[in-house]
Amino acid sequence: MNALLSLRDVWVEYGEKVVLERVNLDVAAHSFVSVVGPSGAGKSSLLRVILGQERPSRGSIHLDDAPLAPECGPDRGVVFQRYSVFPHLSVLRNTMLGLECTQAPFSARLFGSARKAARDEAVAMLEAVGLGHSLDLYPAQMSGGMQQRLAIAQALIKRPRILLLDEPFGALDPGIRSDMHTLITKLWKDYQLTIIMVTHDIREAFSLGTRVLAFDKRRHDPHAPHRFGATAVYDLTLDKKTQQLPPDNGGITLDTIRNTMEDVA
Ligand SMILES: Nc1ncnc2c1ncn2[C@@H]1O[C@H](COP(=O)(O)OP(=O)(O)OP(=O)(O)O)[C@@H](O)[C@H]1O
Repeated sequence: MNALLSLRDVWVEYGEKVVLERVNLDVAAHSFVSVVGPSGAGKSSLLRVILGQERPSRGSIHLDDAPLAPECGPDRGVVFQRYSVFPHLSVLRNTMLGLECTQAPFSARLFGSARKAARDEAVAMLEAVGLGHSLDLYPAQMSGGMQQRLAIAQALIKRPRILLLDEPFGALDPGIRSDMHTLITKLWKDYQLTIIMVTHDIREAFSLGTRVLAFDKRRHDPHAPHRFGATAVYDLTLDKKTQQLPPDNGGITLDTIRNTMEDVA
């Protein structure tokens, strides 16, 4: 595989607590990787080290064959479940800010033709996420679904090489969630995105992803639960044409993951 992102023998440890161990992963460009696993399995920790918010305790991460820059840059975009947008800025200003920070890192202000170009680009991106008529609204005036559309626009305006989604639709009602699934699938295709999405919803993982990774511990020490970390225990590439969706499920346990992976494989 010609990997866009490669993790080699990555470990994440907090003091004596091992959260992730021996994670080896190659992510191809334009893939949509869903990451599932029980609560506490280290899914968000995985996203944090890819994002550059934290450094792995061991191992290496390469993006486009170059070691990952230690700080989070415009090559990686992220959308969290909540609170990604700036409440004191309008929809348009929230979106333009990404371009202003990249093009004018000290002042975060653009002037003249550069400002007009940034405004036009932000308007086009907001139209792409369905917020073309909401440019002057503030986040408090918007629904949760609209705020997540804005968070996606904010992340995509910087044209990231890789887009990380941490439970992005987890707080939304089912109808809105389904609209967001349609939107993210369209954006993924239109912008040729590479996406890694953490989700607790196994159906969402399978319906959106081209590949599903399940994280869990391979080994347990009942006397010292912190001693071993999680890694990718299942790694399934999906054939979108023949794909069967798993039934709706409640919370994710290793059994639901195992059964689903075995049924769908
Ligand atoms: N800064 C930290 N210091 C110590 N322990 C941490 C720190 N950050 C995370 N952890 C621990 O690492 C483990 C994995 O956390 P993480 O949030 O990555 O799991 P998760 O799979 O995303 O969980 P969830 O599905 O509940 O969101 C948890 O036990 C958590 O308490």
